[in-house]
Amino acid sequence: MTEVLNIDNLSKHYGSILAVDRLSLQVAPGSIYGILGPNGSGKTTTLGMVLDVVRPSSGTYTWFGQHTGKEIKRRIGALLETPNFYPYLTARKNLQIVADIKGANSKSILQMLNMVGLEQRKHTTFKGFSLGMKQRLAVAAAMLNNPEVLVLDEPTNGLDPEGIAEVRELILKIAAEGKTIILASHLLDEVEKVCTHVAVLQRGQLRADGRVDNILSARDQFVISADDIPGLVTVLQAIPFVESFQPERDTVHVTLQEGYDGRELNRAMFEAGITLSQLTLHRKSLEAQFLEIVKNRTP
Ligand SMILES: Nc1ncnc2c1ncn2[C@@H]1O[C@H](COP(=O)(O)OP(=O)(O)OP(=O)(O)O)[C@@H](O)[C@H]1O
Repeated sequence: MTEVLNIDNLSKHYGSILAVDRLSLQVAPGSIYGILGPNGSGKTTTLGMVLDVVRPSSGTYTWFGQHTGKEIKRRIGALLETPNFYPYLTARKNLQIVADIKGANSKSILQMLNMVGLEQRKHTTFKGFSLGMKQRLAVAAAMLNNPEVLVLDEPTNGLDPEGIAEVRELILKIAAEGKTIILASHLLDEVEKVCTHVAVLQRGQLRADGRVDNILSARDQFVISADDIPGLVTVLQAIPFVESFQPERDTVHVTLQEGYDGRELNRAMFEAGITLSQLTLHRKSLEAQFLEIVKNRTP
């Protein structure tokens, strides 16, 4: 299956600043791919390069297995910044102008207004819209050509909680129609709620990538305890699927390798002659896991 986007060793220097550093990643069709990183980590620059508005210093990328060209661009809808619509024109008229520029079919205007939930507000002027509605109109504009992939940069920035929820719902709805979505975000929570896949960027470098559930949620900690803590620690050192552990006062925090769970830990302890007096699953906050990814891979 051809990837929607394949980025190969892409770098961008702005003078002495290395904004993106040998980035490689692949976006599979139908995924909602989050590019997650703190401010300044190179997300916007990466999107700018693959959308052909920022020139890469080195490296390459392909869309649908091909180098970019007019035909390829038609298959991509993008929203890099809040677009400027005409404040005194209605939603419908604003979309008509975009459709004319893009050469999109006028019929798709009403379809897109419907998709973003603004069909009842098509005669409202843009200035009368809430920020969330403005953002949804922008998504409608990006989708006018019925692209196969939609690229969004921080799509919920500046929105109130209701607007955030509406835009996230809209992203899921568009993905459910079979579109691929690529979105940059500095919000861990957003990526976890919306995305199927994630690439974590820090200072322009890829720190981790893969399915969101593998990258952000799999590494839970177990808190265990027994009467004989030194004995417990000795056994932990010998269990091959224990990735790491941290003795606290009366407990030990244990991280297991992927694919292992508490039952296996309990069984291994029992077989080694240790009876656990406590075994609890301690779900790490996503934030803690994100910080760990970023911390552990810092050169
Ligand atoms: N046009 C530019 N000229 C010089 N430096 C730039 C330019 N654009 C970005 N940078 C620098 O490149 C680095 C990456 O910026 P970029 O905007 O890509 O990151 P980001 O992750 O999208 O952050 P943010 O969410 O704050 O936009 C930063 O150090 C930034 O200051």
